[in-house]
Amino acid sequence: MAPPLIAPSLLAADFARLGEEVETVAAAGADWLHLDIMDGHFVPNISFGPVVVKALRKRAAIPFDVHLMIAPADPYLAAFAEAGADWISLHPEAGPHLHRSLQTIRALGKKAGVVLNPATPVESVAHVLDLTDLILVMSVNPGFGGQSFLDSQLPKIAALRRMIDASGRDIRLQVDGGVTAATAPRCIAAGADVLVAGTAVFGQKDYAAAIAAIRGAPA
Ligand SMILES: O=C(CO)[C@H](O)[C@H](O)COP(=O)(O)O
Ligand SMILES: [Fe+2]
Repeated sequence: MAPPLIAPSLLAADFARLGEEVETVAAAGADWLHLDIMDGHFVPNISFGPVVVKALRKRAAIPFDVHLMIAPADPYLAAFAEAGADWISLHPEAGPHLHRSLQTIRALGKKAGVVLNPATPVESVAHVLDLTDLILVMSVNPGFGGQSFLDSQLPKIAALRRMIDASGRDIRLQVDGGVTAATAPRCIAAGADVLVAGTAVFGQKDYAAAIAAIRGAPA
């Protein structure tokens, strides 16, 4: 089995030095950069918007993985695409027409993702797999970094792995929240192939060693 891709979450970076942080984590071996967009409405926290994504886009060549925690999301999809997002993921609860939102992301030429909150069932994505490039399982309640991994989400990851494999489609299975070198092996065993980690990368001194530890490879 190929090692998982690691997508460090910028939420845990030093916001006073964001450009430098992006360059450093890309050079340290990050496969993707995860960018958490929070509106203080869909989740009880505010982060940053497309202007910041666009400014950071120049600082690294790795794919930008934008996790939208905003509602409504539809009016902002084009802005994030234009800002340089490669992957755009949204929650089914962020709008009335998930199918249409995914169509919009694909029409913008971007990869489309569906994010499942801890209480959101796998059935929410079952009928839009043809428009889905990535399924993200939240292993914490969205809104904040540094929370503890919810083991209750492991059976969901395994169920989605079975669903994806049965579909025969090329869909990434990502996990976000409380992922560390200790919890990553359980995510990988359940079938995840992209791991988001904020605190476990940006909270460490040596980003390369932290990424390698989560990936399961020696630094
Ligand atoms: O979507 C998120 C929170 O809503 C973040 O991506 C997530 O919390 C990453 O932080 P950590 O690895 O520290 O848990
Ligand atoms: Fe996230």
